[in-house]
Amino acid sequence: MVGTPPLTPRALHQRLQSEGAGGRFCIAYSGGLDSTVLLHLMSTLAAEGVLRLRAVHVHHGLQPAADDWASHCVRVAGELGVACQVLPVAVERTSGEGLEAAARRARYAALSGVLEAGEVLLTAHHADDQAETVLLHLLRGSGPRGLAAMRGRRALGEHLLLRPLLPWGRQSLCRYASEHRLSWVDDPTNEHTGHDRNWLRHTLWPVLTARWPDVSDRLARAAHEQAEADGLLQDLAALDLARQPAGTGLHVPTLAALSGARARNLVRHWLLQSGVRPPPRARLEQGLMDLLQAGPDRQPVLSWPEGELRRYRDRIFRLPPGGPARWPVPELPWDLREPLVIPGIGELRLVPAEAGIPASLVAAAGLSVGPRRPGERACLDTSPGRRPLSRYFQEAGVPPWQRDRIPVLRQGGDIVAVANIGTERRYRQVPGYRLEWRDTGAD
Ligand SMILES: Nc1ncnc2c1ncn2[C@@H]1O[C@H](COP(=O)(O)OP(=O)(O)OP(=O)(O)O)[C@@H](O)[C@H]1O
Repeated sequence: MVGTPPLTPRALHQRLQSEGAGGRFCIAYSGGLDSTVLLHLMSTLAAEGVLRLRAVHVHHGLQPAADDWASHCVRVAGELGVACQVLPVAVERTSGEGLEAAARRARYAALSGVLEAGEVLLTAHHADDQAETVLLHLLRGSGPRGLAAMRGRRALGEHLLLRPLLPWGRQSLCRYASEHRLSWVDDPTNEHTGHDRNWLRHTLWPVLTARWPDVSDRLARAAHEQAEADGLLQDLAALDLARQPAGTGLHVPTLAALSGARARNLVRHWLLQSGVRPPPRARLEQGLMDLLQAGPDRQPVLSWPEGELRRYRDRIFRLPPGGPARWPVPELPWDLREPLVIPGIGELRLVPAEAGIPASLVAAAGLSVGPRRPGERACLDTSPGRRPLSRYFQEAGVPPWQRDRIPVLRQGGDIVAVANIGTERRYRQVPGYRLEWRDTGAD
């Protein structure tokens, strides 16, 4: 790129320092040219004592040569004085997302799983990878977030991922590799022009560079502009989110008062915040309109492979794909002494209340929690008779999909209390305790 210094260990070190990275790094080392160059540069810095370094090679087991690549990586890293861990992963071939995407997902999950606290992961993406990504996203019809392409830094779970070679192009890396007589492995699938990225690299790229030799720079500038625009859109979404009235989910009237584009921007931001990839544009446009315009008697759902949005009354909730998980077993023993965590469902604890469960029940025998049972009735408020639990849920505004998840406390089969709703009259005492329930399957 214009103004980029020659590729040297010093220039790389400056770049890492400008990112504020600490002194411990782990290289995602495929054995290909790009990560071999990165490994060599970094090993020079490690040998000078400037930083600490190790490498990890992910063994996808997808190609006949995979074992040889792993041995090659361990040997080359060892010659450079760097320990290299080989991580075997099982790639899900039937996930429907395509083999390449499944391999990538497995790779990043494995890499983030082995990082130690404070260690920064480095990948060897460079300026030409970036330019290809911009073009691929453009041809996919992406908006500013996609066209911003790869960021120099991003979060990887609890850790940090840096791409320190982004300012340098493929030519610089090739020059470095030949000057230092590096050896690397070539993945034969990189030649398959059936893959969009390879077709772009081998067929379109020579045509583009013949006409515009600085095409990588131009596309990097475009990506930078898009990243800035995307940042502004996120600022706007954060402002709109802060204006939402308190409560779970999104408040429909406040959302509906925004323009369509601004409401979609807010929903996208809200989903990304919880790590969910938003639906494709057309799906979101139509689906959000349905959610906002539904009559009070309807409960529309917008579903896509990564999640679901459901409306109930004046709120929109986000749920995992296929809806929330079901209770793991019909009843769980619980003696009330410690908070109870039910994985994928929620967390239950006992908190002091004006009136409620008597202290004498804490640690009593025969207590258990489970979901409601068909036709169950109880007296959970001041009204005289026993009423169906569904009536209490309706009155409390509990969305239908949460009703089979709210824990019911029983002793020997009799209802003692229903979390977040109330305590059965026969058990109620002043003062007492109530059951506080936080559903972790939707918000
Ligand atoms: N098998 C592997 N083991 C460790 N690191 C790898 C492996 N494959 C790729 N990487 C890392 O990921 C970088 C990008 O590799 P590549 O371009 O093949 O992946 P991609 O899937 O196109 O990119 P991305 O992973 O960002 O989506 C490499 O430079 C290397 O740092």
